[in-house]
Amino acid sequence: MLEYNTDGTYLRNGPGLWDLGDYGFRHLFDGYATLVRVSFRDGRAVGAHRQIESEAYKAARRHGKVCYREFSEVPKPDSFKSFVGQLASLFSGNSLTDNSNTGVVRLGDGRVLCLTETVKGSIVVNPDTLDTVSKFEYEDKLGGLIHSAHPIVTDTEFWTLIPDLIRPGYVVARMDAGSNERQFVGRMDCRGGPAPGWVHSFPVTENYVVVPEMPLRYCAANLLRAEPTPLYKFQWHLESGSYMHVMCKASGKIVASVEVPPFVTFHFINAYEEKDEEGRVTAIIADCCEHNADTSILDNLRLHNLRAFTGEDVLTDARVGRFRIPLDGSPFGELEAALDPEEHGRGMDMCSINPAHLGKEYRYAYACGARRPCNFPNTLTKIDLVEKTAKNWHEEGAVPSEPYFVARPGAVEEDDGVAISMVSAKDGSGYALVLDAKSFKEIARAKFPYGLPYGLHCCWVPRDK
Ligand SMILES: CC1=C(/C=C/C(C)=C\C=C\C(C)=C\C=C\C=C(C)\C=C\C=O)C(C)(C)CCC1
Ligand SMILES: [Fe+2]
Repeated sequence: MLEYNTDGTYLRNGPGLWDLGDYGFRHLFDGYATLVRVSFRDGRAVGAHRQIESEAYKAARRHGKVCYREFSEVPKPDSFKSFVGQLASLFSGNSLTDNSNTGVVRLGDGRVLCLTETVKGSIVVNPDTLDTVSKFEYEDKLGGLIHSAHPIVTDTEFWTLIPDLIRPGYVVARMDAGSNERQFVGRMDCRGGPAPGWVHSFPVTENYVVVPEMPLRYCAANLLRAEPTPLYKFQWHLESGSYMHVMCKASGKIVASVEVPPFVTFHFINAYEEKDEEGRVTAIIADCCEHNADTSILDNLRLHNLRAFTGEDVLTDARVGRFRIPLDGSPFGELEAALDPEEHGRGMDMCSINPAHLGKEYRYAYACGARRPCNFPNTLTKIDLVEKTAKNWHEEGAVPSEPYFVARPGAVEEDDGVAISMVSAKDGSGYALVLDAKSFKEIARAKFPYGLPYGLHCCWVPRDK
């Protein structure tokens, strides 16, 4: 039973269907979006799940084959004519998927949006019924085929990055809560490479947007290819350099652009403004789940590798990568591990924080870590960035998904609340797990009647909203 009186709905989105008939997909990120809901009310939990009815999913169901270009799976042209048609449709973006299988966010006006990395893959869902409601139509002229799958969402606004694949750079845009119109804030030109670096996510502070430019860069040619390359839609351009840019939210002006050591990250954890004794902002600190600049994490996440654990420790190392971006005009920034990666078993991804600390100095982060040997993150971990220690939860043979922090109503302390995760147990069953965010000990679990697929990202819809 939940003594936390934190009534509300936990939603988790993720790729959940990886086969069409006897055709099996290749990569974790290809799966058709499965939205899972666990509603907590008066100490009880009720679960539900549904597929998101994207055009890509409906077409796949109708034709029994992949009809849109997913992360690694692409339609197989059955004739030269259909190949030419696909080529033409790619330039318009029509053949890219709208399979919104990655994020789920609750906008400031209460609408719930499922997202992927294509702009067209923004889909409004009903958090109670899990119905697919409609496409989220952006009512502006900013365009863009691709955007960050993790917009920054608060009660009042929404920030996103739109990579420009034609003139390598990024557009920073914002939207008011209740609006569908993205507003241009500023543009950041890339400093290296033939294309923008992959921006699956990015961090903000109270006054700044941080735009990461990693050497894992989009590759338009790979977007066109019929067969995936080892780095899918991307190419590794170590020689092009790695950069962190900082834009002022209010003016859209670039206030810093520094070169940093090479990095590979999907998920930024948080960022904040470092201040001196007089309260002047001297630097931006930005934390991310950093994979030691090793792109083989993408290979780790191929379904064959995930389903064939041999007992060998194959999960590549990851850390809390902490950038320090000086605002004094220095040309270089720093990147170091924020704590000893052994504290969390050198596994680090799928993170959350207390949203009240978004963009502000913070102490705790919740993520998936590792107890080795393993081929995928198999623990939940609470990181203390002040003590530089971690508390870990583990169950033999279990695979937990992102631990999502929910504050206790009226909480003052940063870690006063719970962390909710969905766990696939060793015997194939599944359950929702509720950990006390302070002690990181189990409070409750709600067993599902059957196992559910792994999923990616979550959001919380309070009951009274
Ligand atoms: C990347 C592009 C596309 C698709 C992106 C999709 C569908 C999802 C990306 C999800 C990511 C980056 C998830 C990361 C998870 C990390 C884990 C589980 C780490 C574990 C190990 O530590 C499109 C939509 C095909 C468009 C082109 C670009
Ligand atoms: Fe993500």
